[in-house]
Amino acid sequence: DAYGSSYKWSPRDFELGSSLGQGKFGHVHVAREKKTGFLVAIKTLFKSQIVKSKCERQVMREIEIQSHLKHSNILRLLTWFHDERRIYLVVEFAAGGELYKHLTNSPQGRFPESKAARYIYQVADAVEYCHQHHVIHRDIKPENILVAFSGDLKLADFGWSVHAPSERRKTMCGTLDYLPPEMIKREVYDVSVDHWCIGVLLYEFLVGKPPFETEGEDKTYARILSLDIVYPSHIPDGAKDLISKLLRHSSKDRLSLEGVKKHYWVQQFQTV
Ligand SMILES: Nc1ncnc(NCCc2cnc(NC(=O)Nc3cccc(C(F)(F)F)c3)s2)c1Br
Repeated sequence: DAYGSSYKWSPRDFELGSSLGQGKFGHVHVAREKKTGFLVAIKTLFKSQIVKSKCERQVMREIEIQSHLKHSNILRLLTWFHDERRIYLVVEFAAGGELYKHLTNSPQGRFPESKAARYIYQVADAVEYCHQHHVIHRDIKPENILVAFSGDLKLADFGWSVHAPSERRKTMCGTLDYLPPEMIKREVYDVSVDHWCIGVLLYEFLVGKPPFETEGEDKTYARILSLDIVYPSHIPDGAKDLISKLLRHSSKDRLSLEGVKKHYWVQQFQTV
């Protein structure tokens, strides 16, 4: 059929809609595929910007990685194409937008237990799937998670993912709050960096801010390296137990993703 893998997609196949966000490397628009009316999101990356930041290999790795990941909680890369100045990533449109906006707009700026438990189950399931495909996401945080029309989460932005194990240097752009100790100390690391991030993410879901947040980079580093966590009194014991099993210095002591999904605090909120 016309949409077989040999079809050459181009910007002319799409009607561009409103902007969904602005990034350092380009912007994202919702777009409608002309023949089917299908809504997608198109991330435009400027080649000049990519080349300047020496990220060409990263883009190619993202396309290679994300085009093979097929999971209901991972934002699908549907196709990609380029012209002389830009690379276009065509991804599924997540009509609920960015998860961190849902978090900041929630009453008290945090999710109720039931929502946090359902969300962390979906993130653990998506990340377990990545690990089974030897992919470390490395950048799990609310900013990189989208919400589908259905309310299900979609893990996105594999711009920083790598094949496991790896010690590729990661420029410290963006928040440090999610960095695990082994990445701060620039040691070789493995898939369990994602386990750490899931612990930070669950804390942020329930508290409204990440556990080690402080002004100043080195203070944040110090709190991460000393595992200086304060649990507000409203955090349920089950959630504290789960977070404490993920935020472990030694990566081999962190709870498995299977263990996260089966944890009693998570299980009690899983509806059918
Ligand atoms: N409602 C929505 N529905 C669907 N999508 C939305 N936003 C796009 C989410 C993304 C999916 N994939 C992405 N990938 C990259 O950004 N890659 C990226 C970025 C910088 C540098 C690099 C690299 F050059 F370093 F590789 C690679 S962003 C929204 Br809002």
